[in-house]
Parts: sequence; C-alpha cells; structure tokens
Amino acid sequence: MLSVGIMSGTSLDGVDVALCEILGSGTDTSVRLIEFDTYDLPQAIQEKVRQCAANEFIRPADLSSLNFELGELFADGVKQICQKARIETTELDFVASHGQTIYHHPFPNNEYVANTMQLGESGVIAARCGCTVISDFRVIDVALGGQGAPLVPYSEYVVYADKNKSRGLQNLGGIGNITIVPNTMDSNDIVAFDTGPANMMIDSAMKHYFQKNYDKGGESALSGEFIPQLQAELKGHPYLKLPIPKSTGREMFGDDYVASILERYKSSKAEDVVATLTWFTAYCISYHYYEYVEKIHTLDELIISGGGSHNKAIRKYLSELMPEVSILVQEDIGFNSDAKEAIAFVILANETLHKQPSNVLSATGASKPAILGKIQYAP
Ligand SMILES: Nc1ncnc2c1ncn2[C@@H]1O[C@H](COP(=O)(O)OP(=O)(O)OP(=O)(O)O)[C@@H](O)[C@H]1O
Ligand SMILES: CC(=O)N[C@H]1[C@@H]2OC[C@@H](O2)[C@@H](O)[C@@H]1O[C@H](C)C(=O)O
Repeated sequence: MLSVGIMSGTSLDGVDVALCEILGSGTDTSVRLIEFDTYDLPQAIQEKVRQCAANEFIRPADLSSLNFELGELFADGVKQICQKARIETTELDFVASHGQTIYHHPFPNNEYVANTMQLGESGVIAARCGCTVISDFRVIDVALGGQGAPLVPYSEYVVYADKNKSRGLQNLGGIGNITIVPNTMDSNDIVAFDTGPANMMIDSAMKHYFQKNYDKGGESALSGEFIPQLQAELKGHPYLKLPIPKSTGREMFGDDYVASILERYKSSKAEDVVATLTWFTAYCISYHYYEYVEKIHTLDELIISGGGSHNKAIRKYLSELMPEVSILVQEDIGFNSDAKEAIAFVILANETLHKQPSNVLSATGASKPAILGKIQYAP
C-alpha cells in the first residue's frame, strides 16, 4: 500500500512528510521510505500554537480556523511529496496525519480533566487529496487513562526488535522520548517514556540570545562552559522525579520556563547558558537510564534520531554521561533520522486499518489495548 505520513512535532520547526510503501501488518509489517521532505510551518501558525500551549487567551474562532488552516497545510505537504514522486494523491491508499499537538494534559487536576488535542482537520486533507485519512491517534489512549504518548514504541518494536541486542531508540525533537526494545523480543517488556526537553529549551535560548531558530551543529554549546549553579537547579526539576511511564511537552519546558531561567542568569555568557541547557538534554537521558531503565534492561546501543541528532554537543555530552553505551544515529543502521516519526504514524495507521490495537500499555499506562485513530474516508 502507498501511504503518506505527516508529523508536525513539538519543536514547531516544520512539517515532516514521508511517502512510504507499507506491506503486511503486525510483526510482519515491512515499510520502505520512497520520498521524504520537511515543509515550513508559517510563523503565524507557530504563534497560535505557542499561545495554545501557554494556555493564553485564544478565541473559539481562532481555534476552529487553526484546525482548518493546519488541514490545508498538511494537504499541501501531501500534494508536494506526491508531486516529487510523480504520483497523484488519489493513488495513495491512506494518509496518516499526526496533527499538531496544541495542548497535552494527560493528568487530571483540580481545573481540567485529562486531555490532549491535535489539530489539522482530516476532512480538509481528505477533501483536497481525495484519499482516506487517519488522524487523532492519541485521544482514545488518554480516554483509557493513558498518557496518549509516546506512541512510537509500537512502530519501534516492529522495525527495530533484535534478538541479539537490547536497543534504546532516543528521539530528540522538541521533547526527547525513548523506547527500549529489549532482546527478549517480547512487546510486554518494552519500556518507553518522554525523557524531558530535547531541543525545546535550547531553541528558545538561541532565539533569545542570537535570534536564531536553533544551535546549528551544537556550535554555540560547544564554545561555552557549564554553569554549575544552573546544572544543580536543573537536576532538581520535578519532572525527573515522576515515575515512568510519563510524558511532557511545551506546557512544562516551553518559552515561559526558559524565560524565567534566562532572567535569573542574565549576567551569564549566552554560550554558557546554551551549553548548560544542552547538557540538561543529555543529563535527562542518562539520569532516566541509570535511575529507571538499567535495573530492568542493560542497553547495548542507544540510537538517536530527530533534529537533535545533528547537534554534536548533545552527542558529545551523551557519550560522556553514558560511556559504556554505544551511541549511534539512525543513519548508522541504514535509516533516516528525520523521517522516523512520520514513518511511525504510517505504521500506526496501517494497524488502524487492520483493526489492530497499537498502543503499548507499558509506555502509555492505558488500562487496555486500543485501535488508535479515527478514519476519514475520501469524499
Ligand atoms: N543541524 C542541526 N543542528 C542542531 N540542531 C538541529 C539541526 N537540525 C535540526 N535541529 C534541531 O531539531 C529540532 C527539530 O527536531 P524534530 O523535527 O525532530 O522535532 P519535532 O518532530 O518537531 O519534535 P517532537 O519529536 O518533540 O514532536 C529543531 O528545532 C532544532 O532544534
Ligand atoms: C503529545 C505529543 O504530541 N507528544 C509528542 C512529543 O514529541 C515527542 C514526545 O513529545 C512524544 O511524547 C510525542 O511524540 C511521539 C511521536 C510519540 O508519541 O511517540
């Protein structure tokens, strides 16, 4: 089957679009990437999404329009990738659209029930592209008491399980998330959770100091030195102490949190703050490994993916903090670091069409397996 996966992640850096061929289902799935590209997320849309995550005043009209605007944007992504591959969108068997997370609050509190919301109207995509669209993968898991995230563990089990080694798949997007696929080959043994911030805090600091979207190659971090007081403060962040499984987002590690740090460390050198925030990304990964994972599974290799895999400082700090684990990137094992999440949603949508559950209970904490997503057929 021909499918396009669309992922617009928490870093708001663009829309990842992967055209794939997918055959079979479950552990017999095979998936091949045909074309991949990342398309811009317009500034105005980024601003609206940030407003939502900050829980700022946003009118119902803005929210409803944003849902349709994102739908148009995702449909354009599908059209462009198909044009690149010289096929018609109507030749696609399905589109798997993650949507843009605009709010993720999987824990109930005094004010809100557990909830999560991804926008990008599937009806718009189906109308513009003339094909079936599967979307809204997270909501049923949250409704079953789960975190609704991370969802990639199922696809990682399908693609990466190896009886000769226990692998950690560490994605470095806006947020970092890890899946441990142990050599037992038993999906019940999978451990997965969000490790904390990956690029989100670094990007926010880069924007503040240098008016840049991110720290290319990790150059600013590598030219700075760690600030011990800030390291100590970050080590005490309450997210680290929460038991796994757990998930987080822009609500916890977004611009507001970073602004409060930058204000308190305004006399420090910009490069030193960036270095320390980059160290924190690597620290969160090593802390969770030694605190929660190593007792259950010893990793042979940690394979990193996502935009942060291009940041040499994160890789350097990770190697220093986890010296006995071999740190690889997806390309080292023949895959594409940037396309991984978009491909994951193709695998999840394929299960939806086969009426098979694909949430991993040990990862999300949901009370039962669920067929993820909603199906919008072509008009
Ligand atoms: N060359 C590079 N050097 C350093 N960092 C980079 C580079 N390219 C991308 N990045 C970082 O990667 C981020 C984007 O990563 P990615 O596209 O994997 O995130 P996402 O999918 O939006 O987020 P998430 O996986 O949390 O939903 C950028 O915001 C930037 O910080
Ligand atoms: C709510 C939400 O959109 N979460 C994303 C985000 O980006 C990374 C991390 O936080 C992960 O929990 C999740 O995405 C991946 C694709 C997942 O569900 O596995």
